[in-house]
Amino acid sequence: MHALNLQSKPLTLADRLADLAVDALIDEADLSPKPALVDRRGNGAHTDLHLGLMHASALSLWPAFKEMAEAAIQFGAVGLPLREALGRIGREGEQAMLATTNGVNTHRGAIWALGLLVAAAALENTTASAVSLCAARLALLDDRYAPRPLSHGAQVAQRYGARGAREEAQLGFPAVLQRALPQLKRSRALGHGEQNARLDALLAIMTRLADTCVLYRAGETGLQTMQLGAQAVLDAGGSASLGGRRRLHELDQQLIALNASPGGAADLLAACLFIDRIESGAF
Ligand SMILES: CC(C)(COP(=O)(O)OP(=O)(O)OC[C@H]1O[C@@H](n2cnc3c(N)ncnc32)[C@H](O[C@H]2O[C@H](COP(=O)(O)OP(=O)(O)OP(=O)(O)O)[C@@H](O)[C@H]2O)[C@@H]1O)[C@@H](O)C(=O)NCCC(=O)NCCS
Ligand SMILES: Nc1ncnc2[nH]cnc12
Repeated sequence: MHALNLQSKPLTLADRLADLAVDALIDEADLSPKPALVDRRGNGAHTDLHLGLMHASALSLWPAFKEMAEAAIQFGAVGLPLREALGRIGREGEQAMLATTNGVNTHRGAIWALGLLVAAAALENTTASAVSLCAARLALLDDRYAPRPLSHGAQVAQRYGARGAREEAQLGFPAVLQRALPQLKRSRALGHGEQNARLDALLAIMTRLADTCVLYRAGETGLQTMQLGAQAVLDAGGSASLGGRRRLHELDQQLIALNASPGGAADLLAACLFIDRIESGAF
């Protein structure tokens, strides 16, 4: 069942893509146990976030995702007019999110990643590679109206050289295409169950991602702990195995102790779930 649409009139493509994006965010938030992230068990490394807020934030973004899909359909091709329309809608979506969460940043990175992917999918792309390539072409265009704040990501880029969310999109979401989706499919094929397969996909992202949220909060020690710890869970058999679960619990404790929240990895898991559903035709 979809998050918002209860009306009986036929859904447009933009409605369905917005539903899928919001569903992906809610599925990501609900997935448990995620290391140091907000989930059904608690708030992970966060003091200002909780599951209800993540759900409310996801729902507040539905109109922005729908408008992004409509803009893509209207412009009909990748180009600066569409890129700048997406930037404007994304910034307005961010304001709606902040109004809902009382100023807490819940889904900034997700608006970026899913916004680009929704627009790419609306341009009649149905395979994972076509959607991600199209999203990358959009991300490579420079939005002349984008403000250049000294964001956490920008500060981390200065300090460590990590280019974070922008580069991930410009490269066509390698964390999703090369790691999360293949792991999701592998774990499903092994019969590990959907929740474990999604956890394994998140861990696969965490093994390599330069998550600027982790770098900002916990520096290179935090990032190394995240990457090595995620690899150790997968090496021990993944989330469906007893050894993997033990290592997952250890990783959760270690990241919380370091105040390291892999918020960027969480956004990319939502991106993975979105692309997976587009590819399966289940919308
Ligand atoms: C291009 C933008 C994404 C801006 O990027 P930039 O790096 O400059 O900005 P940040 O504000 O730091 O946001 C980037 C968010 O992206 C997520 N992320 C981090 N690393 C990666 C990565 N390697 N790959 C992909 N995604 C990544 C992450 O989002 C999650 O963490 C958020 C919490 O982060 P933060 O605010 O730092 O929170 P805390 O540490 O908790 O802060 P305190 O409250 O404790 O102080 C959470 O929201 C998750 O979503 C990064 O935060 C883009 O935003 C942009 O340009 N937007 C303009 C509008 C636009 O063009 N839109 C296009 C529409 S399609
Ligand atoms: N589940 C989650 N916990 C904390 N930050 C996040 N950003 C996106 N999803 C998140």
